[in-house]
Amino acid sequence: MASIGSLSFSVESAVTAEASLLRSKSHLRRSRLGFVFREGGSPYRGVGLSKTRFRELFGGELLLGFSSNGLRTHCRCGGGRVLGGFRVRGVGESGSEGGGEEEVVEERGSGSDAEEDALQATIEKSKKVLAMQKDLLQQIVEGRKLVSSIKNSVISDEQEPGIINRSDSSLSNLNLASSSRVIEDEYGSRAVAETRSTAVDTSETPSVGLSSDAVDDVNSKSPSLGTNKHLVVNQKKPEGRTPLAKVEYLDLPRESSLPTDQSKIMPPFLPKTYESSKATDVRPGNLAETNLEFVSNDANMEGGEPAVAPMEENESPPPLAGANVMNIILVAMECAPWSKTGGLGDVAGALPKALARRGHRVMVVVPRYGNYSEPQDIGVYKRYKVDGQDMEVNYFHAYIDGVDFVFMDSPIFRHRENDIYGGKRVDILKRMVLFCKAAVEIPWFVPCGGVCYGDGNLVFIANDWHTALLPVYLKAYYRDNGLMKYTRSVLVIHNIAHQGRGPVDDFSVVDLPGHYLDLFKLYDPVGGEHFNIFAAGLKTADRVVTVSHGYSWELKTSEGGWGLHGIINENDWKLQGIVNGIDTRDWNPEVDIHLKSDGYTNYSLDNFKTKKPQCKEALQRELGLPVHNNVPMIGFIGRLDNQKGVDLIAEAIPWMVGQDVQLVMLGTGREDLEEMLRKFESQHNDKVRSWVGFSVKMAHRITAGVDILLMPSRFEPCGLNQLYAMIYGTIPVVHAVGGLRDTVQPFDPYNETGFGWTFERAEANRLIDALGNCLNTYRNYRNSWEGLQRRGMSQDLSWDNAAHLYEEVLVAAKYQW
Ligand SMILES: Nc1ncnc2c1ncn2[C@@H]1O[C@H](COP(=O)(O)OP(=O)(O)O[C@H]2O[C@H](CO)[C@@H](O)[C@H](O)[C@H]2O)[C@@H](O)[C@H]1O
Repeated sequence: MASIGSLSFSVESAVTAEASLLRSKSHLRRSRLGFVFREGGSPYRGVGLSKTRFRELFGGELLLGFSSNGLRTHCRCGGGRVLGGFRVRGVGESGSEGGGEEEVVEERGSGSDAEEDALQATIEKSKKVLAMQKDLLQQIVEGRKLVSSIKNSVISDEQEPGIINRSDSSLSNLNLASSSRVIEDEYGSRAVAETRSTAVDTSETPSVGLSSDAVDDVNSKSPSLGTNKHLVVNQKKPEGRTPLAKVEYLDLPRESSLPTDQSKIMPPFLPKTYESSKATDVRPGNLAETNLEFVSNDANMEGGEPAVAPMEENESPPPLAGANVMNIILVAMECAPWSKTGGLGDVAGALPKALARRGHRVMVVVPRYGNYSEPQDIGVYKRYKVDGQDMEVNYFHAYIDGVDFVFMDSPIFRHRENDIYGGKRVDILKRMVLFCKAAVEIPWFVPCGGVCYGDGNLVFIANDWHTALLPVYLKAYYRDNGLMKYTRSVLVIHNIAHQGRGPVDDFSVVDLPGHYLDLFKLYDPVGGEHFNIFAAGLKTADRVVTVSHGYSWELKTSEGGWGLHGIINENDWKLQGIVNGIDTRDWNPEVDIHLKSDGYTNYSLDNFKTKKPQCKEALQRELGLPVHNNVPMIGFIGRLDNQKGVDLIAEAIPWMVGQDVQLVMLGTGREDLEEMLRKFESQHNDKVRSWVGFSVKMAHRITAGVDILLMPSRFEPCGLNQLYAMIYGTIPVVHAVGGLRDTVQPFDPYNETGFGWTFERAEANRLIDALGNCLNTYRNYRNSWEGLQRRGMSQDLSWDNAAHLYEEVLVAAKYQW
């Protein structure tokens, strides 16, 4: 059973009723709702009720109404599913609740007398509470009538407008206050922005949520294995912030109850359930499964309707994801704008936002390499053993654009922002082990907006070999032990060339039961028998995505699979290619912040003919190149390694410098290639500029300023720079491989279609041919050139399409057994 959300609300000052929405895990076969009530701090745990039972107990419509002094707090299940002034989406669809109508769906320890008593007591108390609510509702309705009659009489007296104000202030017993008062306290401006008004009697502020003892300044330390005592994580009070939720983990299993070989590797806790006594996160898309959301009650207030009246008319449209809303945790070793070495950082920064826009509750977990300004310490501390060494992590959180960004802090991550994947092999491995071990537990330990994600309806998205251990840990530590049975993992391949290879002895570092070794062992002619983390992740993940269709095909070939093609072919059924999108706020010439100074300018489809040349001029000036608008400017941006085909550019340079062109290259990576770039600049100083280093600003400016972008990659899983180029009216010339083939449709001069030039083989003369044709069009066919630009700029390359496709994969994983 998973508690997938909870909501605390006050009925009157003495009684706190907490309704926790529980849902059967058997989503496919049945889906029912249950409630847990808590009074005065003694919870009646785990009572699950079917619709029928609910109806019997609470009235015909499964209507559970609470109201105190005008605070609209009521539950209604089925149909519109309104819960306590919150709308509940995606739960208890009348269709999905079908199946049998057993009275008790899931009841922890069901059948015991004590629990039966507790159930009865709960029911009795609930009835009392309901009666009180009814009374209060009646009072409110009468109060409203009185108020509106006063108001009417005042408004009719137009000579005394001031009375209207007096009359308004006379509403003090029923005035408008924020139904998210508590949230406002906890989240400051963020929550205030999301607050909507509802009728609350401010003379008696409801006591919602945590008591102050929940903010004890106590570090949450890992309970030792074997305890079955309650673990209470009282979060450290972060400075200057109102503390977040108190989270309880109940009934930890004893070590001895686990299979011997697995108990050794069990994580330091195994939560059976959790409660958050302050379920106050009301952000849209939050709590994917319960999806609680504040609803404006104004209309009902004005209309003098009873507080428990249905609120359908006020509901905002359902999430794009519809009934598929999920809790999603994306884990990656880099995430723009905080950390980025390449395209993975861009994806981790943008895909989650697109998923959140579809209504999912989305978290990104990434190491905290530096002292970032937005994320706040949430005071959760945990310890993990990595290769026999105790390592502590704690978490920072920022809620941005609908996404919970969670930063894992630990000494081994600190100050690595310029060397994320650097260091000795075993040290790198330890970082990945710590990150994945801790990340898989985050849904239990890290409350975002006061509520942990839990394991209900949860899917992890791991990225590349660095996080490929996460699906393995999820299986070994949890699913093999009957825990997190319904949590799924999807592994995304951004680049198969990096696999986390090492000697078989490395297995001892990853802390898994012996029989897991086979998952990691791989033999290939290059590495011989070795330890391969990507291999284990690919086998273990429920689904595998790669970042283009072309690459998903290439991965299955011996040339493209880099030794993993066998495993990929075996797991073909779970592999899907989804072309990356781009962050259209970050990469958009209309608003690009890097084009706002130094002579650069923003531009759009409407004015690019005059404004883009202005960017070109600014770039030429900034780089100290001769300012000639008619000289075609060619750019290259990328990691300097074998993948990106820099050597092909090197071979083509003698031809290029014989043309009337300018070439600017931005990159960092292999030292020999960096040196080569420097050499080109010094040899052809009037035509070539080499910017060796990592500069996001220059990447944007080059993309806007140049006419042509070269991408001669030997392989390219997706490639983002060609997408950015097209949106900036810059024409790509690319090797037709992987995602480049998928995204750059070759120019057809007869039909005036296509976006750029492609060449079929990674050879310098092919590159020269394609570039020659491109330059010819630039010089002699200006209308065709403009058409290419317009078509490129007009594309919808946003993440929204890709997010939709990811969602299909996540749903497929969810329903996979
Ligand atoms: N020196 C520099 N200064 C500033 N910015 C620089 C830079 N060098 C590169 N960048 C930026 O890093 C990103 C590179 O993205 P890519 O998709 O081209 O390549 P990468 O190979 O890293 O990603 C892998 O993952 C991505 C995401 O899935 C796939 O698209 C890709 O094919 C795969 O190889 C772009 O945003 C680019 O502007």
